[in-house]
Amino acid sequence: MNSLTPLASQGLLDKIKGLPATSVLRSWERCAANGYALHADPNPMLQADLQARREQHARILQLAQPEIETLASLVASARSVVVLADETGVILQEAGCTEFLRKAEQVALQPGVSWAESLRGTNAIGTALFDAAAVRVHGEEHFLECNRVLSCHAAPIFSPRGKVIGVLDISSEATTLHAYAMGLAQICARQISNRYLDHTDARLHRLVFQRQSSLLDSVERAILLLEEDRIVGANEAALHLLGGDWSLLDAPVHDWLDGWDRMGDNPRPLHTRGGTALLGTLRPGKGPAAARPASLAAPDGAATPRPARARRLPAGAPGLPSLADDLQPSMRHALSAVNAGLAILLQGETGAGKEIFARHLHAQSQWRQGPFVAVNCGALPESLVESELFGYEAGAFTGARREGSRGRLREAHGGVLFLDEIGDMPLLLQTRLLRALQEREVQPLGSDKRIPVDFGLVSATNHDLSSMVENGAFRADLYYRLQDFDVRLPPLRERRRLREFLCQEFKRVGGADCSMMLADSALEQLAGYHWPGNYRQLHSLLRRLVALLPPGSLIQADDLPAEIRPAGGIARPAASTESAAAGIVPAAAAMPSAAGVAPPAAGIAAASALCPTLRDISDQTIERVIAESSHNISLAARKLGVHRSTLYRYLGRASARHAARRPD
Ligand SMILES: Nc1ncnc2c1ncn2[C@@H]1O[C@H](COP(=O)(O)OP(=O)(O)OP(=O)(O)O)[C@@H](O)[C@H]1O
Repeated sequence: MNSLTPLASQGLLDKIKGLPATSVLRSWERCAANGYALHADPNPMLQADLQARREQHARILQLAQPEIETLASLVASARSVVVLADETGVILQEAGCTEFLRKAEQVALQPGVSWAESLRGTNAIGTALFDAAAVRVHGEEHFLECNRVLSCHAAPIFSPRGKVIGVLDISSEATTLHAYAMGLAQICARQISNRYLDHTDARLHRLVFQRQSSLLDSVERAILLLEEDRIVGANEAALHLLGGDWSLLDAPVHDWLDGWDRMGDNPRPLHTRGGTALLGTLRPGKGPAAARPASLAAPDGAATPRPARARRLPAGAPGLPSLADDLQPSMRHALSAVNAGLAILLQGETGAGKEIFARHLHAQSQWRQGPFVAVNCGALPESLVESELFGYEAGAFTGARREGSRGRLREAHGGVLFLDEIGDMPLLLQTRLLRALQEREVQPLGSDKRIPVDFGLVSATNHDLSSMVENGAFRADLYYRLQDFDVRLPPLRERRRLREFLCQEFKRVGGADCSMMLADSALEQLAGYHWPGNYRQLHSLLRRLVALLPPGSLIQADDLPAEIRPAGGIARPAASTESAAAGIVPAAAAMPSAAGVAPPAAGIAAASALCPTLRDISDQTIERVIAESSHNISLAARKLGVHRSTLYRYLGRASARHAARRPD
């Protein structure tokens, strides 16, 4: 161990003292005042110890992987490296320019070495950890002389409760100052912190807000995690916009924001207590959120939770996809109708969201405390429809359950009965159903008792019931009984702001988790397709894309299945304003949005110029892993975390692309 006294750098301290107070200056003063025993030449920890440490920090390593991989390729060409350190300053991972990695080792900038300020003096990793803030430490600003060959830019990564859980750093030689590096490190650290929030307990509600709607999808989006109406997690952007600090955790959200309880899936206005106008969305948590979720039970040993308050989330149906804005007026009218005892008939193509609409209706209606009982009238064998709907007495027929059955109409008592595919109900049964609905009584099979029932009635069909009535395939009296109030669910292709919705759904089904994006060309095709299977077909396709393409892909039109693409190739349009607003970027700008961050002006432009497409990065990563696996495809697929057949398919497509690019 080589210990240096701070006095060795007294001259520089004097020089720096003339400058305005900065985190570097304050760090120098700490180094001078505290008599740290500094290590100029520390030994890295043993491989086994480093491995154990990496295992302990598996979470942050996993959260940071997309950024480390993207940055490694990006900064390598600028002879730089990207470094991930844990909350104590120990370097867990380093990647980038191979030549500079070797040089960095000479000053112990390598995995298994701690760069805590108390061990290595003023340096970007240690000082960012100390201040919990981003910092650049360039050349001579390093306290230890040996480290002055470095130019380092570090930004802290936060847990949802404000604890610094690590640092992301971009380092290079001090002979060049990379103006873009500070902004890039900050953006990526924020992206990782946001990913931590996104992956925290799905039962919590997520309130996302910003000054403009175009920023709601950007890395600068402010996020609050809510348990009931209490703030249990946040990011730095939220603290900044609210003008608060981490002490806002565990406070009721209405102490900070007005109008938060009117939020839904589409951006709506809200205000800070200081009157700043914002736009926000609210994604309700999935499942019961009454109990404080274990994952946020003061994980950092932070504040003791206060008991949950009685105020509940705004009306809606947590866990259900939200309805298009255009459907809100129909929903309001249907609600009044069902609450007034009228029967609702939903008509629309298959997969257009009739059941989802019915569930929303139930969740907001006067019947919401009761059950939602769905009966698929088309799927029941004719011989069973009657017993299924009306129930039966014990021993009513051979094969009947000994204890009898209440039947679906009685089960729906106090709630909503949803008769799906009503157009497929056999004619004979239509008569019995009509009687039960008119009299609001059911008579179970084998019984002479009539039992009163009361429920909200919603039916759905993708047939044209009125022409069925004309053809005699559906009883006119039942038709009029079912359609006191008629709602037509428009097909997906008619949805307004379809491109924006497609991006949002792609993220929701897993695209965001895998850092995948839809390129403008793909979006163009998806928005122009006629979607006969509507939402159901869309989700199946989006899930397939996420499952089959490698993480990090920028999905192009030619990645889409043949049925989506028109014959004769694709014209590739320029990025439109709408797609930009929806978070879609053309390949050349496939880096996180820099909006709102304050890196040096040249930073992002420089980053974009250096930035390869995500597809190039995927190709390079896959090729590297295959080479490292000695061309054993099964092994490479295991390392990449995809199925072997996926990798073969990917290789097939990649070689077709290469062949197409090759000049004749
Ligand atoms: N507004 C929406 N946003 C996102 N997803 C939706 C929306 N509406 C429906 N979906 C999804 O589409 C799928 C089909 O929806 P749903 O079952 O409500 O359609 P349907 O019209 O009842 O279909 P069918 O007539 O075939 O029974 C479901 O997986 C549902 O989650």
